[in-house]
Amino acid sequence: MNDLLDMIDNPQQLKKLSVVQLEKLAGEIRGLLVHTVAKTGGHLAPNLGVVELTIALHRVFNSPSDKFVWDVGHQAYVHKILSGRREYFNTLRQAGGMSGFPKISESVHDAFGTGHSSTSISAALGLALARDMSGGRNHVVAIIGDGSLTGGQAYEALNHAGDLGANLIVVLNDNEMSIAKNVGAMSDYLSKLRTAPTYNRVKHDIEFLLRRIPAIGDSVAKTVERVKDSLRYLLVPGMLFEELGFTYIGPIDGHNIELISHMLEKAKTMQGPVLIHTLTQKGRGYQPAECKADKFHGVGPFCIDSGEVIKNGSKPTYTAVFGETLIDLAAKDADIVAITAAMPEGTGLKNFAGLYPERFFDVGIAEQHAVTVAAGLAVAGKKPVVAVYSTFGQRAYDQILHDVCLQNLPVVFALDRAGIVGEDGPTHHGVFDFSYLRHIPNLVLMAPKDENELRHMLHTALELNCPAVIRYPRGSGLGVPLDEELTVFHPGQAEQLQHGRDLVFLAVGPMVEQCRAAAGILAATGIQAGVVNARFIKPLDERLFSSLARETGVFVTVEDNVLAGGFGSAVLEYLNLQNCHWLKLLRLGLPDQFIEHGAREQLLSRYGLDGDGIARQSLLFLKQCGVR
Ligand SMILES: Cc1ncc(C[n+]2csc(CCOP(=O)(O)OP(=O)(O)O)c2C)c(N)n1
Ligand SMILES: CC(=O)[C@@H](O)[C@H](O)COP(=O)(O)O
Ligand SMILES: [Mg+2]
Repeated sequence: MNDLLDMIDNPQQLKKLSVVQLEKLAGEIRGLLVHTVAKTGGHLAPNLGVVELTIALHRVFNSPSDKFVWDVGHQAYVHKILSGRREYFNTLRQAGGMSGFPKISESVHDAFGTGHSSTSISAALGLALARDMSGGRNHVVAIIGDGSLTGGQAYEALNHAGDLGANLIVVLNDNEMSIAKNVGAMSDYLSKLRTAPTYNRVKHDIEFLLRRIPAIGDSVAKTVERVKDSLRYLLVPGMLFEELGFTYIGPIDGHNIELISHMLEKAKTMQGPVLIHTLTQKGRGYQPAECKADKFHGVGPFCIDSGEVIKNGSKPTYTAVFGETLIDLAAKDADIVAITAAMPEGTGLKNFAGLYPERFFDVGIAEQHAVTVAAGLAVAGKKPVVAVYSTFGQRAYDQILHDVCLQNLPVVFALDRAGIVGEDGPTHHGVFDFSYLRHIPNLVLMAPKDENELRHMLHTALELNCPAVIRYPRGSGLGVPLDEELTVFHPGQAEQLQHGRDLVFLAVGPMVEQCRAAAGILAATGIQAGVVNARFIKPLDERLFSSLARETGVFVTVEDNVLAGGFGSAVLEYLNLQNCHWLKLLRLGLPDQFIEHGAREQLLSRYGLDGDGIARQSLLFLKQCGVR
């Protein structure tokens, strides 16, 4: 029974509650979070950690006129629950239901859409500048985690905001965790602040004492000034932020509603940018998530009593096969090094990191830096493998082009979570990678049809001595044997899996299996469809495609990428160059729109990219062409 929570239909109602009631409310919210995410899956630990912080924010500020910008946005469930969406919370991340991230189109209380990290301070600054230009008086608050503070854009924003002196509040939610343990020198700095004397009162006491040190002569005075500065850095918490132009408040207990409220009230009255450093515990209040905050960062459906994730199937994931293959290859080649941008577990590099700590680099949430570091390593003779999610690779487009490909450096990119990822939705689908990579000179671009082919492709990529990308989907492979000896594929060489008189499917990655299913369905109607596993998106198997074009005259390209600039476009461009005007070509893939969230199979079916959909559209095409 959620006595208090059931009464909160908008944030105003929360303001009537006493602190004791708000603490009870926090417990009720935690119950709702655990019971809902146990069914839907989602970002449990980050949200359990910000319950009190979110309550305090809604208590002190007036959303939607005051604006909250949640960095990444994976921790915005409590905000959603408190801002009129409690009743839909059970639809979290389901097709047609509530998004797992803030979305302007979902609620007026979502001031800015997020999903990718380290954007909140920039967006909040934009909102604050617009407010000032139009004479508004509302408050703007960015809420950013310590992990997200490892991303370069956050510093660009601090730099700009501090310089402008804009009225802006940044709440730093420091739980000492990114998805895994947070890394980097900034993380060390925050640790020092954690143990430093608290509050501004101490800061002011120290400043007062320093001012009383007398100045004696010019050079002595300079020395004294330097000593004062060193002392200040040593003793005053948050000096780095202060030097950037922010007033630093903290560190404070991020689970003490009264204290946070007090500090937020204080920040409201201050001029210029303010940073409030709160200390929170990721996963707080649900013991399995407190113990394994990384596992419960983003979790599938689980059993509440045991904390065990409900498994579906025992086939190995692409991620796991990638990680194991890299370990095997690294055992034979000491030049292989691996780089992750804060996702050692998600990209399958955790075991590699354990075995080869000196050959493993977690750069923090810094994809651009990851790529250029890899370029540097490659120039010096190492064989770097950069493992990132396809969607986060978008961040590093220029580094891939300018730092790696322009210099034709042998950097391997393992792009995980390519294609439709499912419940994370439009911010996370990896459906643009063919399009953002295919046009870059020197780059070889591959997609495996199954997890075994991923092994061969990783081996191939490391042998090619040029920039190479392998992109593969989220989740389980097909369960094929993995004991084949590794071979090096000839760049561009496709695999003809099945001959067909009436049409040929040219498919990439996981679409190969769907095309096989489609060919089976078509066979039942008397249509013979060939299936080609393209393997390479760049270069293409021009010889094979030319000869098949002459043989059958009908191609259907199938990809889990947007059609614009994708694999089908590459085939079309090639056929156009060859002047194959007689050829009938149907391109299947994702439309020119952002794909919503929902289960992967559901979305593939909705966009006609499962066996049934491919067969149906191919049949229609044959009819339209007058072939059937
Ligand atoms: C550009 C980008 N890279 C990687 C990610 C994946 N990611 C999501 S949350 C997260 C960790 C964020 O840590 P923090 O900001 O401290 O939030 P916490 O989960 O600890 O509350 C990462 C790496 C992302 N969303 N965006
Ligand atoms: C918020 C975020 O960007 C990550 O937590 C992401 O949701 C992880 O996705 P996977 O579950 O596919 O690893
Ligand atoms: Mg954190």
